This record gives sequence, C-alpha cells and structure tokens, in this order.
Amino acid sequence: MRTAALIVAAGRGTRAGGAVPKQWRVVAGRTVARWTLEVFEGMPATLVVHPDDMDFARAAAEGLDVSVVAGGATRAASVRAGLEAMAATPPDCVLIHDVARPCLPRAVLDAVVAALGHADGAAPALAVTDALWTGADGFVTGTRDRAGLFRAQTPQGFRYDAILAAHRGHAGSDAADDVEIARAAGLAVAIVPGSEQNLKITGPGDFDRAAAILEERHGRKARERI
Ligand SMILES: Nc1ccn([C@@H]2O[C@H](COP(=O)(O)OP(=O)(O)OP(=O)(O)O)[C@@H](O)[C@H]2O)c(=O)n1
Ligand SMILES: C[C@](O)(CO)[C@H](O)COP(=O)(O)O
Repeated sequence: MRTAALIVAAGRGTRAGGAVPKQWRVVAGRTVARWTLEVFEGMPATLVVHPDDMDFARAAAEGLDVSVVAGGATRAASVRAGLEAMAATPPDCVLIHDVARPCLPRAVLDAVVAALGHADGAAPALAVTDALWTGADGFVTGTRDRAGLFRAQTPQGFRYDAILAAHRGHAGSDAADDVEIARAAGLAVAIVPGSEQNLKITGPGDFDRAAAILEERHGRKARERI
C-alpha cells in the first residue's frame, strides 16, 4: 500500500505570534516544519504552504522527498490543493497532518497506517477526561457530558481516492478537520490512540512544551544541529 503524507503549513500562526509564522520558528535546533517533515521520512510528502513562504519551505524540505505546493485561505482549501497536486501520481493512502504538530510520535503515525488496512479512514484522538463547562463573562454557565467525546489530532489518514472525492464534493471551506469532510461523504473513520505529546503548537507557550519533548526524545544533539 503506497502511502504519502500531506503536510498542511499554509497558515499564518496568528495566535502564536512572533516575527515569522510558527511553522518556520526554530525549536530545539530545527524549524517546526523540519521536525514535522522528518517524522514522515521514508514516504513521499507534499508540503502545502502560503505563497509567501516558498523559501522557508524549500529550506525545511532540503534533502527530503518533499514536493511544495501553494495552499489556500482555509485549512480545508489547503488540504484540497495538496490532494489535487497528488492526483498525477496518486497514492493508495494519504496521511493529512498539521505542520504545527512536530512532536508526533512515530508509533501514532504507524497506528493510523495500520488502521487503514481495515478502514477507509483513521485518525488519532484522546478521550476527554476533564469535566466540561460552558462559560461566559468569566463564569460557568453550564456543564456538559463528556461521555463519548474525543480530542482530535492528526495525521488523519484516508484512502486517497475517497478523501479526494469527499473534498471535491464538500461545500464550504470551514470544516474543523478532514474527518468532518470524510464523514459528510459517508466514510467510516476508525479512532486510534493519540498522544499528549502530539500537541498542536497554537499559542506562545506551546513552543517551550514542544522543545522539551523534542530535546528529551532526540537528546541535546538536536540543539547542536542549527
Ligand atoms: N489557510 C490555512 C490555515 C491553516 N493551515 C494549517 O492547518 C494547521 C492547523 O491550523 P492552525 O493551528 O490554526 O494554524 P494557523 O491557521 O497558522 O494558526 P492561527 O489560527 O493562529 O493563525 C496548521 O498546520 C496550519 O499551517 C493551512 O495549511 N492553511
Ligand atoms: C485539525 C485539528 O488539528 C484537529 O484537532 C484542528 O481542528 C485544527 O484546528 P485549528 O483551529 O485549525 O488549529
């Protein structure tokens, strides 16, 4: 089964702040994007970036089997652009992953690939273990049942032809993730165990969390590779 990665990296990282978008920031000696691409080494990857970021992208992809394409105004539009770019040499399966998740454990990636042996889609998630509230103006306004709720992660894997058709047939571009688009097209999506290490760098405080994980996993040598 030929599997390819589609790494979405066309966002602007507004919530994270900084002089450059978060995916181009250096963490533990490499850019966020480089760390993410290295998790997928061994399979062809399509890196979807903002048109202004082509130089950053080429630097991050150096020496790797990576094609760089321009993304769109939303995450879903960027995924669609990456899927369409793959159509000339379509893989059997595609793993759609946020570049902002550089600490993805390889075991989680492997679990998604394994699950695609018996499902049209598979994605990692963590069951909600905290109580859930609604709130407004700094006060609790209600509580919600956590039963059956999961925190979705990426990579979200699919049979390529199925997810391409789902994106082509999906109206609108504000889907929260590709599982939402897949399910709207009738695809069954298996849940595989996610990891607390597989955080999405979103706010300023997430860079230190990611650095601690990467340095612990790769040792201090990671910092000496700048
Ligand atoms: N038009 C977009 C928007 C987002 N993404 C990607 O989708 C992933 C998840 O999005 P998010 O964490 O929200 O990243 P940003 O949109 O960059 O962050 P922000 O909302 O803070 O600007 C990221 O890897 C981001 O690069 C993308 O490829 N194209
Ligand atoms: C795709 C995702 O990472 C699954 O949890 C999440 O929906 C991305 O959300 P964002 O607001 O685009 O960061």
